[in-house]
Amino acid sequence: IDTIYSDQGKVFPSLDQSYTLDSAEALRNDPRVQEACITIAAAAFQLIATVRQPQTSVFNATCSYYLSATLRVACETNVVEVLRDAGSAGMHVNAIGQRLNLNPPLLGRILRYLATHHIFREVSPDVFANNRLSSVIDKGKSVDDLLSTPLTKYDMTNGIAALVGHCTDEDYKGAGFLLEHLTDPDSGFSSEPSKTPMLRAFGASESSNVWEWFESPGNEYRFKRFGVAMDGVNSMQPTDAILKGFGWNTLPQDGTVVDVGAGLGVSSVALAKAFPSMKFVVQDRPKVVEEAAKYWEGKYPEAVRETRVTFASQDFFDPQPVKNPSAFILKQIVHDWADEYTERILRRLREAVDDDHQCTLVVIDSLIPYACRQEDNRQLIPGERPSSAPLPLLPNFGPADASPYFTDLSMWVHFNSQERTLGHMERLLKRSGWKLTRIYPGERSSAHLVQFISVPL
Ligand SMILES: C[S@@+](CC[C@H](N)C(=O)[O-])C[C@H]1O[C@@H](n2cnc3c(N)ncnc32)[C@H](O)[C@@H]1O
Repeated sequence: IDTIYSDQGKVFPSLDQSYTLDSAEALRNDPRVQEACITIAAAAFQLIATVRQPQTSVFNATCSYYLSATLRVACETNVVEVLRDAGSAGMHVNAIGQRLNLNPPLLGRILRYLATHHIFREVSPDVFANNRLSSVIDKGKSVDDLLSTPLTKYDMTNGIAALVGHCTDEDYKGAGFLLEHLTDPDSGFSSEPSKTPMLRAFGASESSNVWEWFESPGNEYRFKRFGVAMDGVNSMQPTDAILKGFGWNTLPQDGTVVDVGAGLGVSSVALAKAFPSMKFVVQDRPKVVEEAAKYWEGKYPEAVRETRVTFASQDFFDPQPVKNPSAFILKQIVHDWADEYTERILRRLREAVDDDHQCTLVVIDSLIPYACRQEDNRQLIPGERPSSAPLPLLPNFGPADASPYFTDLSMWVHFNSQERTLGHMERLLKRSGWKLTRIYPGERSSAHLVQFISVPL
């Protein structure tokens, strides 16, 4: 890392300074720097687990809920933005409390706990400043704006703070009910999206799924925040990530691609621009499709005018009306559904393809690696990358690379669904009439979204 940084005349960003997207930060995306950083972090985690008294490690893990709880306070009360105005000298907790109308001794304990975990800095006794980690949840608005519009404070923000707000609230509370969910035979063996730890936590057993609960009266603030948080998640992936993997140029250039459960159809916009003769069908629920049409009107009006893109309200559990397209895209859909439901979605697509027609199914989702090494003589799926973590590290880099596992548990908490291992995905596709032919693992920086390519069995 030092060599790469000094070759470019840059200094690696300091933990004490606020996060800024400058050229030193951008250099962290160099694959060599990324690989070194993740290896160092994995080694540090493994060393801690090795050298620390086991009781201490387990008790630290046990109490890690206090990190979520204190981060929630810091994010929701706008402490980060008050400290942004204070600069690197920081601010006494009495002054922070006065600005936010909060009890200073209580707030001080929260900030000290976070500073002990390298989120904020205690500059001198009871004086706190932002650092590289805390500044990531800066909403980018003035404190006056945030205090005067509490219900819409996340609107027009980059989504990271909204994501922290959502995860440390709905997701966190749902996570507290994993055991009850698992050991209750009514939910522990169920595939139903109505039986989720989160709905249990909020006493919302009458809701048929989490979406319905979000839209119910009283949840307006959470619903809005969730929308911004999802934008934040999407913005972590480059919009043209879809182009980096499957060879779309191998499809007939005048063929049709159906984006199933497309949302706004962000991936299809990138494809439509790159392949100007292909046609696209954007399918989703009625209200979403209306939004998608407006989105395309802004992003790529020519495609709408030339009817290269059409919008269809289509339930993916119903028979698929577009027969024999060149490709189907299912991006971040199957992780929302338990196996039984996912099979139904996949079968509907298979039923729309004749046996002798060449159609490619591109499923895009996270991939769950095992936490152990697998046999070296195993037949790999083409494109599958064996772990690059050097021994004696865990092959999946342990907590240094845990985001697929967070998403997996979060899918359980929200939807009673999951992210999947490669073998699981392959079996699921096979049971639904598809053969997994290869995968394209995402780059580390694209939060591990993987393209799973299949053809009719
Ligand atoms: C996580 S989003 C993914 C959106 C898009 N594929 C993307 O990656 O940006 C899941 C999408 O599934 C849609 N959806 C949920 N249930 C559906 C159903 N029964 N039929 C069609 N779409 C559905 C939602 O409206 C939402 O747009």
